[in-house]
Amino acid sequence: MKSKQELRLEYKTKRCQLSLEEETALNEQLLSRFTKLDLSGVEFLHIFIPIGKYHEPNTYLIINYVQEFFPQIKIVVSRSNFDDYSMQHFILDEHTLFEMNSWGIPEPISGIKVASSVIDMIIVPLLIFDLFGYRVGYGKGFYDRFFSSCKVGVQRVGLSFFNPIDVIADKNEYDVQLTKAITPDQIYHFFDDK
Ligand SMILES: Nc1nc2c(c(=O)[nH]1)N(C=O)[C@@H](CNc1ccc(C(=O)N[C@@H](CCC(=O)O)C(=O)O)cc1)CN2
Ligand SMILES: Nc1ncnc2c1ncn2[C@@H]1O[C@H](COP(=O)(O)OP(=O)(O)OP(=O)(O)O)[C@@H](O)[C@H]1O
Repeated sequence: MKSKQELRLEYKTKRCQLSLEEETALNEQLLSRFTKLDLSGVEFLHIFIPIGKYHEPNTYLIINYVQEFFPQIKIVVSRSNFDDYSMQHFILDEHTLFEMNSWGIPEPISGIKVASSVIDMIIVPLLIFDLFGYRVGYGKGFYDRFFSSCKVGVQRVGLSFFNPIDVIADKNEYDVQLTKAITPDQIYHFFDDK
């Protein structure tokens, strides 16, 4: 069993080793899997803007798809506060302006704020996840804090280029399981998934 620390290093490296062709193909497969999700009942969809230098999944493909085929869904993006590891949420629309923060994350700098309690589905960044739906992120706990402020039943959908490992060795009391995870090969459904 590997620790979060070991897995972070391993999967950061694996992502950086993908060729451009491999990454492009994996991103297209992720989009194709995403289109199989049931989005009925989703009014507010939270999504992350990819950090280019870390080769995160290209969520712009998903954003474009949702904007085209589900124009009624409001897409929500966040600013991160690295002082208290909280996030502030904004509706993404044609007026949203982005600015690169000092961590290389493009973030909205203005717009309509929304409370985390209205969000129905969250597309979750991760480095790797396990067969129980636990995830390893960059290790600041942003998403675990965010999840704990959301409504019960919020869908937490991980996006991963890689298949899950069996089990993450060191979980903590704050870790919140994903309800689903999308990989290029399949969609995983976890414990409380409907
Ligand atoms: N696209 C995206 N946005 C996101 C996240 C994410 O994983 N992906 N986050 C998910 O939580 C939060 C930001 N979390 C982050 C945490 C640490 C670092 C970072 O650069 N950490 C290292 C340096 C990089 C390295 O380890 O090589 C550091 O602490 O120095 C960046 C983002 C909120 N927004
Ligand atoms: N709701 C919370 N309240 C207080 N501390 C928290 C909360 N959630 C997580 N933490 C703390 O944040 C730290 C990072 O957590 P963890 O290692 O699970 O990060 P991660 O899930 O890999 O990262 P991220 O969520 O940023 O992608 C841990 O020390 C954890 O105790």
